[in-house]
Amino acid sequence: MSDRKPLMAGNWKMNLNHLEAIAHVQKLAFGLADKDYEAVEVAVLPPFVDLRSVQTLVDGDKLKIKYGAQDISAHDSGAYTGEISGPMLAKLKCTYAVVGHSERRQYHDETDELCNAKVKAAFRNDLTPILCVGEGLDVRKAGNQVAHTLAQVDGGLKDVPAEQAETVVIAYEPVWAIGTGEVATPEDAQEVCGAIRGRLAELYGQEVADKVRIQYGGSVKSGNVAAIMAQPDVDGALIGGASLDADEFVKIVRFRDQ
Ligand SMILES: O=C(CO)COP(=O)(O)O
Repeated sequence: MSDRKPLMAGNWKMNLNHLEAIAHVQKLAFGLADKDYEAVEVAVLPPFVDLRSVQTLVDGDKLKIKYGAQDISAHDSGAYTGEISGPMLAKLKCTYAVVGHSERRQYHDETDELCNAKVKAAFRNDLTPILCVGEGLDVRKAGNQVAHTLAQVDGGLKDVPAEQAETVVIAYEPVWAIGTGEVATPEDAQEVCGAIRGRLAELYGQEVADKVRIQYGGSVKSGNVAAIMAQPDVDGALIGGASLDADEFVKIVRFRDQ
């Protein structure tokens, strides 16, 4: 058995302004306060413009909730209009930076090569990358989900040394299950998450592979999270839509109570 701490992370995507963010995090803090939830790590991934507000609240009230950004520039500074750098996120005491979310791969043409540069930018700035991988519907229909996803893992982690790789979070998010209500079965999730761990073992050895947290993402809700979390290689969830409802997100975090 592993001692990997489950990570439940809410990806707000392009929702909630900085005032709404404060109210939302306060609700989460209230919902998680009466019990010791140290056994589960909770994180929120708000839009960039909310991060300062979230930081102030988390710092001021000493909340155990962690936070991070939904993207990170591959560069640390310079003439890159509209980009947000690793040093800026580190200064805001972010823990995480999402890299290669399927929406960025799809709408912003992010390649594995760029994701690899972003993973390295995160590590360079003491941030933990949450590297998102996963296949689209065509690939799934052709039965190539494992090969496709492992190629993204290889590309995203190219030349990343073992001492960094063991701290990465990998989020397996089948694109056909994102925001569609279509959930991968627990067995579908385990098939690919298990294969990801197997590839990490090939690349870095079993000891490193056993430390890496692998999340599932795609239409996770309080009603399906427990079955997904029961899979041996699923160590958490990356939650989109359901993370915008504070009560629902709290229920997801408390999946062990169900
Ligand atoms: O993309 C996701 C999280 O990053 C999943 O989104 P949904 O939970 O809305 O399907």
